[in-house]
Amino acid sequence: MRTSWADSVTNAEGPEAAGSATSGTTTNSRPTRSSYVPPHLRNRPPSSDPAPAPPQTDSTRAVTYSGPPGGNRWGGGPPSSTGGGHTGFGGGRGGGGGWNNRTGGWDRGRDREVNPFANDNDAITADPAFEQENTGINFDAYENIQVDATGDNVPPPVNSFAEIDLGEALNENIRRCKYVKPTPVQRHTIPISLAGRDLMACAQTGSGKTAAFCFPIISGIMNGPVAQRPRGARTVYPLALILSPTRELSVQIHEEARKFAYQTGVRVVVAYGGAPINQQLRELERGVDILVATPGRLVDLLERARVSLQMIRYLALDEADRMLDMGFEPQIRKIVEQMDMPQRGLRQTMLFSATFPREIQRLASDFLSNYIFLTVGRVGSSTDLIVQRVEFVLESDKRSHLMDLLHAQRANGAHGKVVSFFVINGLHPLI
Ligand SMILES: Nc1ncnc2c1ncn2[C@@H]1O[C@H](COP(=O)(O)OP(=O)(O)OP(=O)(O)O)[C@@H](O)[C@H]1O
Repeated sequence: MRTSWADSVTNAEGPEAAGSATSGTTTNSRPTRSSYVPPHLRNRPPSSDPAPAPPQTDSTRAVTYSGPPGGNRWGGGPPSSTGGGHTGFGGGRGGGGGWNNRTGGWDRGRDREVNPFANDNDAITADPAFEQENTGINFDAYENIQVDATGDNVPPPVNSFAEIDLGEALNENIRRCKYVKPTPVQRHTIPISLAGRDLMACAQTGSGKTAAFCFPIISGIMNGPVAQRPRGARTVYPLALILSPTRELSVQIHEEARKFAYQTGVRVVVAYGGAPINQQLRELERGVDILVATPGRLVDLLERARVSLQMIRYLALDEADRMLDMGFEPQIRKIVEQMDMPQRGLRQTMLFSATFPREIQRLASDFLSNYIFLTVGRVGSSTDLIVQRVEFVLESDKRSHLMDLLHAQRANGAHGKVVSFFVINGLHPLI
């Protein structure tokens, strides 16, 4: 069983917008259509909703790609903390997959964003174990973890979220998530990604990878150029793709990413196999900026021409070694190399894996361009913060045994989130 403990950090140092970590060269160019609604104006509560087609001002200017070096390759510098200078994607105004149109995006009149933090608040008040702050990460133990970064011109790590200006909306969501300081993988990954660099990162599960790749993606989408998405019947054109091996992990990433993207106007959609496709198609038709997907289901969507990858700017592969173990290499190669995704170098790619066997090394050299190699902790190990124990119990005793373990843990003073996977005679998970 894997367990982890709530983080013990208590001194909140509220993250605030401060100095910029990137300095992308930007060129102003105004979007040509008046229906564009910048991400920071989408999704406002009804009382403060502006007119659907705000006039273009300098604060809603588009930023065109000027390429690395010197910041994110999509050219967007970080937004100012006041919200001024926000740019964003209003793409898809004609075809599916965009905002503010009949089939795609959030029609701000009828489709308001559900607050992804609503249940968190219930959980916090209902369960004293969650009173401290998020999360399953024990920062004290993480403080001294060895991190190595190799490659050309590696951007220096940051020690706090305040050192990176991710923009007011994202900072607010970091506060809502109760993240006080970045984990080691976040400290290194976020500046590397904001600088527009490709990344191969070896980091264990539970190290905070999700935020590490989501923050730069969301920030990049908010600050990058306006996406001129093609008009296409029912095809949607996401700007970022996050591939993950399983339905469970995809759902988990989607839930986290929705929190990080809350009220930024960046829309996150998930698609995974083993579930009916129709609901997922409907979600896609309402607009998608970031698509979280399992490889098999994504190939299906691509073959049906319901998703096009031609506008992809960010590609993240999470738990790449596990995807290969599960036999997904052909699908992954098809998605990345044989469909319409921009070539490496024209997109930004982040590859995460707990281990670094030869197959992953091959993927890295095929998918990444002039990348930075990051190792967090001992490659291939599980994190020292996770206790692994195998217990053999009778099928009929599963539930009571689990309850005993949980009570014993609580009696020992260990409060925190516990995820238990019970598997007996095949796949019969209890939780
Ligand atoms: N900086 C942070 N401060 C506090 N909590 C954090 C921070 N970053 C992540 N967390 C929390 O730590 C937990 C583990 O993070 P996360 O799921 O991102 O790890 P992961 O490495 O992606 O794991 P997995 O491989 O299972 O996806 C989550 O509950 C997440 O909300």
